Amino acid sequence: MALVDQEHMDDTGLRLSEAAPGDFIALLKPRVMSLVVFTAFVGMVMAPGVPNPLLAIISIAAIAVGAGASGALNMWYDADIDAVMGRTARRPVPAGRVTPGEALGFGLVLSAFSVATLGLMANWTAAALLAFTIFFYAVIYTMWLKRSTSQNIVIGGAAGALPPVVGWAAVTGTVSMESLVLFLIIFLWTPPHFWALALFKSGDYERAGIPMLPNVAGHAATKKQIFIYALLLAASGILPVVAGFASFAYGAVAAILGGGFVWYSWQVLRMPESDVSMKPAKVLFGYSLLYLFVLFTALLADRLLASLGLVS
Ligand code: HEM
Ligand SMILES: CC(C)=CCC/C(C)=C/CC/C(C)=C/COP(=O)(O)OP(=O)(O)O
Repeated sequence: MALVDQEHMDDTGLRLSEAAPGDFIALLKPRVMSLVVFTAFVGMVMAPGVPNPLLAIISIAAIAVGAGASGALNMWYDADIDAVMGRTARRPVPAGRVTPGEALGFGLVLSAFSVATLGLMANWTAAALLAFTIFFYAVIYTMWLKRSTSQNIVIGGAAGALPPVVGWAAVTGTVSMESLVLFLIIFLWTPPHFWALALFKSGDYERAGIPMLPNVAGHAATKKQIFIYALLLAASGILPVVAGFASFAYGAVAAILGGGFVWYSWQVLRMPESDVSMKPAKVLFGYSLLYLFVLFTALLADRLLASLGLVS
């Protein structure tokens, strides 16, 4: 209905919408991508060497634009399923405020712009990694895995884990063991982050016919998987200390945060099938966001304190 009301034809007969600027901002998935960009920023700061501040700002802006562009491509392709899920039905494309062509064009132009900017201003290794990340999320995850396998999040999570690797490469031009440790942490974090949400939104995914783990393997199996990933994640949080690029003070913060993750995942595991409120799953989803933000902030603080000689 909205599609018919708000669209008109231009002189060439092309369909145009009357989208507000806010609709194009929404296509960038700004809330999700803010944490993604923060992890890329931490990757940059952790890298050896002091980048030129202007280059650092341009690089992080290019990564932010690339992340947003991948979100726009995801929303262009997913408009059909977003339309039938309560959580996503009011997004600009399914609600008819932005046409599919506009979303696709916006995503493609911003993708090309972000990759070219990073390549020209930082280096082409970082640009290639950014292009790969956009491709992995928009094509491999969105167009293929999401609709075809319940392991979609596990494999597709690689895209969300790459930003710190891109950030590190923007400074050094290389991929290192340290940046791969940051990759591993986010890679192991993604399944419990997403499955906690998928548990209390499984009705949405059922309606859309998307094979998310709770819909395919059931809630009990998903809760077990969440708990296993929580254990692996808690252990991986300590790896920066083991690998020698973070202090014991960071290690203590990571251990407490990891303990919290395991505790809240345990509450999800113990949640009875009859608990329709799904409160423990909602709490775990919220905690997952806090966990990643605080863990990466701890890495940042650790690097700052180390540069002042306050931790080693
Ligand atoms: C393939 C990997 C991932 C999947 C499938 C996934 C899925 C989701 C979904 C479905 C939501 C709810 C979105 C909404 O309705 O707004 C969400 C929220 C969120 N995700 Fe993820 N996520 C993934 C990776 C990541 C990564 C890597 C980060 C950051 C490093 C992240 C950060 C967030 C944040 C900050 C929110 C809360 C957004 C809000 O409050 O609106 N996600 N995620
Ligand atoms: C630098 C760069 C390109 C970063 C991209 C990082 C990335 C892959 C983030 C994943 C974010 C996300 C919301 C995934 C959910 O997709 P979904 O389609 O399952 O969720 P939806 O139903 O909310 O659309």
